[in-house]
Amino acid sequence: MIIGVPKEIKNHEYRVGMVPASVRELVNHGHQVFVETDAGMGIGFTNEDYVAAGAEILPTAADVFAKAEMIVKVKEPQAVERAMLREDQILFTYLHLAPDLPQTEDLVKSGAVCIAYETVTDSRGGLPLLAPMSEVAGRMSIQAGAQALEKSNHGRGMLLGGVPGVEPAKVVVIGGGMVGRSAAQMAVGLGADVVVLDRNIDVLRALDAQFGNKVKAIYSTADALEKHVLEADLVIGGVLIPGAAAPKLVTAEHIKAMKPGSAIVDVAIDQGGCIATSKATTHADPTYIVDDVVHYCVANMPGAVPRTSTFALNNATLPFIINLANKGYKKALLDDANFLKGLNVIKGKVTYKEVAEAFNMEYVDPRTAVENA
Ligand SMILES: NC(=O)C1=CN([C@@H]2O[C@H](COP(=O)(O)OP(=O)(O)OC[C@H]3O[C@@H](n4cnc5c(N)ncnc54)[C@H](O)[C@@H]3O)[C@@H](O)[C@H]2O)C=CC1
Ligand SMILES: CC(=O)C(=O)O
Ligand SMILES: [Mg+2]
Repeated sequence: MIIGVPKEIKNHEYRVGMVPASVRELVNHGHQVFVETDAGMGIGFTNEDYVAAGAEILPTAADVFAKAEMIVKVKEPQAVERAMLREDQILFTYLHLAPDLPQTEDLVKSGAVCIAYETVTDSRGGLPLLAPMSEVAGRMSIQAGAQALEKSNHGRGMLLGGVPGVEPAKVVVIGGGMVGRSAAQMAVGLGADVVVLDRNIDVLRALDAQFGNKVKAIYSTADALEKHVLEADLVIGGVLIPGAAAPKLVTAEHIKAMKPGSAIVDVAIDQGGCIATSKATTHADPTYIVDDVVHYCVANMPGAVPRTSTFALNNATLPFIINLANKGYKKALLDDANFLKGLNVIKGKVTYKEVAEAFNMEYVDPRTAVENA
C-alpha cells in the first residue's frame, strides 16, 4: 500500500503521524511511504532520517494526499486537508467528530474511509489509541493548572502543594479514566488535596487501590459535583462518553459561584468540553477568563510535548497501521470488532451512532457499510 504522512498544520502541533522507526517497519512489510518535507522537524527528525528509514520525501501536503492510498496523521484534518481527501482513500487519525459538524459534513462529502483513533476499543473496554495521549494530557493538566493559578495569570496565587504551615490547593478531577488518573497522580505527587469524581464504581475502586487515602474517590452525583467544584481551587475536566459530545457537567452558574482566581483545565474540550463556559483555545493563547475563573481549554495538549507524545502515540498506532496496509481496510476492519469501532465515516455514510445522533444524520451499521463498500 502507498501510505502518506503530511506535516501537521494545527496551531503549535509538532507531532507527526509516523516516526522513522515506524516507516521502516512498513517498508519492511513491502509498503511505500511518502512523507511531507520537514514533517518530523518539530521533534528532531530530519528528511534524511526518514529517507534512511525508506521513505520518499514530497514537497507539499497536496503531493502526499494525491499519491497516498492511506493518510496517517495525528490531529483531525483541517479544512484545507479535508478538501484534498478523495473517494476510497483511508484516513487514520484523531477525528473527534461529535462536536464538529463542518468536519463531519466534509468527511461525508469526501467519500473517504475515516477511522478515528479515539473510538478504537480493546477487549477490556479501553480505548488503546486514545490512552497514550490521555496519559500525556492528564499529566500536563496539572502543570497547566498550576500555571493558571499563578497571580500573573489572573489565578488565586496558590501553590498546589502549599508549604509547611499553609494548606495545599484543592484539585477536583471530574472523570477518573486515563486523563483523570494521570492528573491525580501528578496532583498527589505535588502534595495537593485531591478529589476524583466518577460514576463508574470500578473506576473508583481502582483509584482507591492505586492512591489509598491520598485521593478521595467520590461517586459523581450532581450534588457531589457541585459541592466539590465550588470548593475547588483547580478543576480538571476529564469525562468521556466515547465518540459522543461531552456532557456539560459544570454549569455557567457553578463557574459564577467558584472562588475568584480559581482555574479549570477542560481536557475533554476535544469532545466539546464538560464545562459550560469552555471554548477551544490554542497553545499560542491557551487561557481566558470567565467570571474570574481562569479557563485553559487547549484541544491538542500533547502537541506541547510532541516528542514524548509522538513516540507514545506511534507505539499504539503502529500495529493498526501495519494491519491496514497488509490487509486493506475491509479485511482489517471486518477481522477485528474492536478496530471496526474506529470507523466513523465510510464513503458518505456515518457509521458511529453518537456522531449520527449528534447531527441527526442517518446511522449505518459499520459492518454492513464495510461489506457493501
Ligand atoms: N485536550 C487534549 O489535548 C486531550 C483530550 N483528551 C480527552 O480527554 C477526555 C477523557 O479521556 P480519557 O480519560 O482517555 O477517557 P476515559 O474513558 O479513560 O475516562 C473517562 C471517564 O469519565 C467517566 N465519566 C463519564 N461520565 C461521567 C460523569 N457524568 N461524571 C463523572 N465521570 C464520568 C467515565 O466513567 C470514565 O471513567 C476525552 O474527551 C479525550 O478525548 C485526551 C487526550 C488529549
Ligand atoms: C486526543 C487528542 O485530541 C490529542 O492528542 O490531541
Ligand atoms: Mg466567581
